[in-house]
Amino acid sequence: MAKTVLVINSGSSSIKYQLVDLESGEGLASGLVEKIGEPVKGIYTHKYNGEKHQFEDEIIKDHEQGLKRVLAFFDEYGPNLKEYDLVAVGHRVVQGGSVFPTPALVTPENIAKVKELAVLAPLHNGPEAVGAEVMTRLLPDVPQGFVFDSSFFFQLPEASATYALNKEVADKYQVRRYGAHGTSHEFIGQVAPEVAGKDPEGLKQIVLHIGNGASVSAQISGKPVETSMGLTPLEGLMMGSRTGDIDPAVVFHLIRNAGMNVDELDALFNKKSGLMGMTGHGDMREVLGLRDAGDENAKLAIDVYVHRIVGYIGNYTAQMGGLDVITFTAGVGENSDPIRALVCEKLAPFGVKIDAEKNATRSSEPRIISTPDSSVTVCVIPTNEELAIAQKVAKIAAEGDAYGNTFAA
Ligand SMILES: Nc1ncnc2c1ncn2[C@@H]1O[C@H](COP(=O)(O)OP(=O)(O)O)[C@@H](O)[C@H]1O
Ligand SMILES: CC(=O)OP(=O)(O)O
Ligand SMILES: [Mg+2]
Repeated sequence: MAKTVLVINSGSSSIKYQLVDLESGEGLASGLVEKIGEPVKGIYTHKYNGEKHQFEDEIIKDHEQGLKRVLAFFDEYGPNLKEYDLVAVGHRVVQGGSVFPTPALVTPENIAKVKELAVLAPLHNGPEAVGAEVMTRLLPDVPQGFVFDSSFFFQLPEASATYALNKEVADKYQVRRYGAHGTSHEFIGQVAPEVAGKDPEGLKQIVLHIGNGASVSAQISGKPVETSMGLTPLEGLMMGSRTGDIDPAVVFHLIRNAGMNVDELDALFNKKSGLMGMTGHGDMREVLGLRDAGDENAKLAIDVYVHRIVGYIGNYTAQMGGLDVITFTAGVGENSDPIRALVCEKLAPFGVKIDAEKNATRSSEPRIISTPDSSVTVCVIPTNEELAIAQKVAKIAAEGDAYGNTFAA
């Protein structure tokens, strides 16, 4: 029987899931539950065996209702979980703070700690803890584990992890840069040397994880030396609906002059800004379409988006004292050749050259898109956070976690 892990990525109003075959690394089945907790019909999409089953037939009041139905889909449309050796359920958690430098088994204590850390990742940690609670109730005999986005960046150099904030306040309220998307940055950092045909030892890489959430990391020999997300996943690049970097005085200004409160500002910066806030569309495909149709707001939004990415590449190249490989990954990075071209064009004065044909070729294979004489090897590599999570969780399910927990059904 093939060994599998069910990986769950719970968002505030959505759940993504994938059943991962540990030996082949393939996703055997996957799906998405959308519009949880909203006063409209929820949307379920379950994909298996080349078939897509989609339903929009009930209001989904909470994650429990959504996940129960997902388990029923496995019975009804396959694959039958009883025919696979389900060795674990893995839960993605964005913020592990200083508490979780490595993956952890799901226990009542660890669920409580993940919930406490929600103050540092308000959009993510709450729903992720709930997802783990619900799945533990639904599948009590299967070990479950948390894998944290922040763990990879636990080893960031102090100069990169520290804000120039009053030390007493920073220490008391755990204000530092934790980073996010670490599972993806670590995964790509390990795969890229092979794709680029370079020795990982001493290799200076920049990984651009640009999806709906977007972040950059700089890595030397696969160890993180910089990343753009900070205390929360709001800092750094411009994103689908988040501002990224902004002068914190904008907060004071809007409190004093627009009468906004904290929750309104949180929603403004996290949900109503970025591509969405500048153009009315959070999806890069639509923004590119609008730009091509002559929309000035869309043009400016893309200019800002690219400007930020190029700025980070310059900054991180200087911090590392050089650069060997740039890798584009996640929704925009993997699929959008116009964005890749715009970024690389700005790097042309530094000898970065991409092959226009290779860049425009659509493929889900990891590949090099730069020319042989480019000063930096530019790659496109699909990220696979689910596989990385599955492998990490299978390990702690079998061996116990680094905090002394072992699984007892
Ligand atoms: N062909 C494409 N061109 C441009 N952008 C794309 C394309 N395909 C997907 N995207 C972008 O990728 C985003 C989703 O990226 P993804 O990494 O799946 O995000 P997340 O995991 O944060 O939900 C979409 O919002 C869309 O903007
Ligand atoms: C941390 C983060 O931004 O995650 P996502 O890209 O899934 O929103
Ligand atoms: Mg993502």
